[in-house]
Amino acid sequence: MTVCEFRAGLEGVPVTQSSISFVDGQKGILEYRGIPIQELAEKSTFLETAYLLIWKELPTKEELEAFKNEIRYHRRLKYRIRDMMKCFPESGHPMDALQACAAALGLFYSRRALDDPTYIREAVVRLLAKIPTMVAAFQLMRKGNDPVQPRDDLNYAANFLYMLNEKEPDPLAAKIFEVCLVIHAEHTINASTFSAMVTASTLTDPYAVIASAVGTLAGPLHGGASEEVIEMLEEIGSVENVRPYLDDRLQRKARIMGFGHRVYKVKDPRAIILQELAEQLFEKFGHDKYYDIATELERAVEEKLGGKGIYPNVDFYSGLVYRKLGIPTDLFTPVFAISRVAGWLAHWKEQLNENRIFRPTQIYTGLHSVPYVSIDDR
Ligand SMILES: CC(=O)SCCNC(=O)CCNC(=O)[C@H](O)C(C)(C)COP(=O)(O)OP(=O)(O)OC[C@H]1O[C@@H](n2cnc3c(N)ncnc32)[C@H](O)[C@@H]1OP(=O)(O)O
Ligand SMILES: O=C([O-])CC(=O)C(=O)O
Repeated sequence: MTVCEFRAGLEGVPVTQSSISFVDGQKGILEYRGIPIQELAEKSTFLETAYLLIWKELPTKEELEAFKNEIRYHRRLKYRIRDMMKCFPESGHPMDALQACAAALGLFYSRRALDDPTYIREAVVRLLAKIPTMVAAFQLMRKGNDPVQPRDDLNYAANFLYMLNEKEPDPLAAKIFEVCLVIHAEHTINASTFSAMVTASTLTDPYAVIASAVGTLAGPLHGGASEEVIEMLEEIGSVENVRPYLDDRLQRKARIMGFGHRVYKVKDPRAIILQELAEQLFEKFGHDKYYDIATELERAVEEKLGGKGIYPNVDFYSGLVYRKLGIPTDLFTPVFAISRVAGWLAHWKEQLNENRIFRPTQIYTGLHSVPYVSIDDR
């Protein structure tokens, strides 16, 4: 066995072979199953993209219809899950609520029949169908309202906005949200996907796999950055304050949220799409002054850090889009999770095909043969 050098954060270390997605971080290319992200953003829908990621090929009309029907049928939550959510503190973060609810699904459906394609399909359908309902239900319940039941006549994206905002969304808003779901669905071996794969490799149930990935996505260095970006733009407050703010942060060696990426050394192709979506929304629903702060910040960061390959990542413009869609700041990461479930499930399924438990090694830096000192002598 070859002994490899230690690489902090596993930078550049391949941990699997995968055909799900591809990123070229120098050229700013992202493909799902070989299809460029721009093409999927323009032509596909979230459920079609999820099908592509999980079952390797674009579905036929009949396959897509059957898949959509199954999802529609499973959107409702069990009343016991709703009752459990009622006990959550309203001040708790919705990602924690989502993680708990995703794990709780395992109480109802766990059989671990991982070699049974029917079990796999049912788990995929349940998770894709129920996670948006959980996010919307928690949002309404923490406001003291009853959750809104899903509507069968609305598609996946429109139905989520309807359940969240308690009114049918404008068609442009629904279309833009659909594109957001498509472009957030998958991104090679990011931290939450790796977490899903490690959990999957123990052959536990898919609800534990997704719960583990949700917990990982929540962190501010990963999906949680989108929430911090909006807080940062609010803190900056004006275009004039962008450069003094940036200089101060850089002097303190603090991170600029929504910038930088382990793989991309150019602007993230999804940030380019999200910026266009934000502009479309502003044209129809009115401008957001924080967008001007964001574009000025992008210019200033590029001047100071572009040479190090630090550009906007996917989390930089997403919050500005979500705000216009009526999504509160602390739901940005749960909304990311709604979409990323597709990628996590694709990796779960791929992992099961050639499974070997993840069990890396370490370089021990501690002591040896240390005598035990009794408590009275310490
Ligand atoms: C969906 C997603 O997960 S997208 C990423 C969302 N996360 C964020 O936006 C948080 C801000 N960004 C970051 O913290 C990082 O860029 C990460 C976590 C995304 C990637 O981290 P890594 O690949 O480990 O990069 P690393 O931390 O080694 O940084 C490399 C260099 O770039 C600098 N750098 C990286 N990101 C930033 C940033 N956002 N602001 C300022 N400097 C940065 C580092 O200080 C470091 O500089 P140095 O070499 O002079 O010490
Ligand atoms: O790939 C990464 O490390 C983070 C990211 O952009 C994503 O998960 O979408």
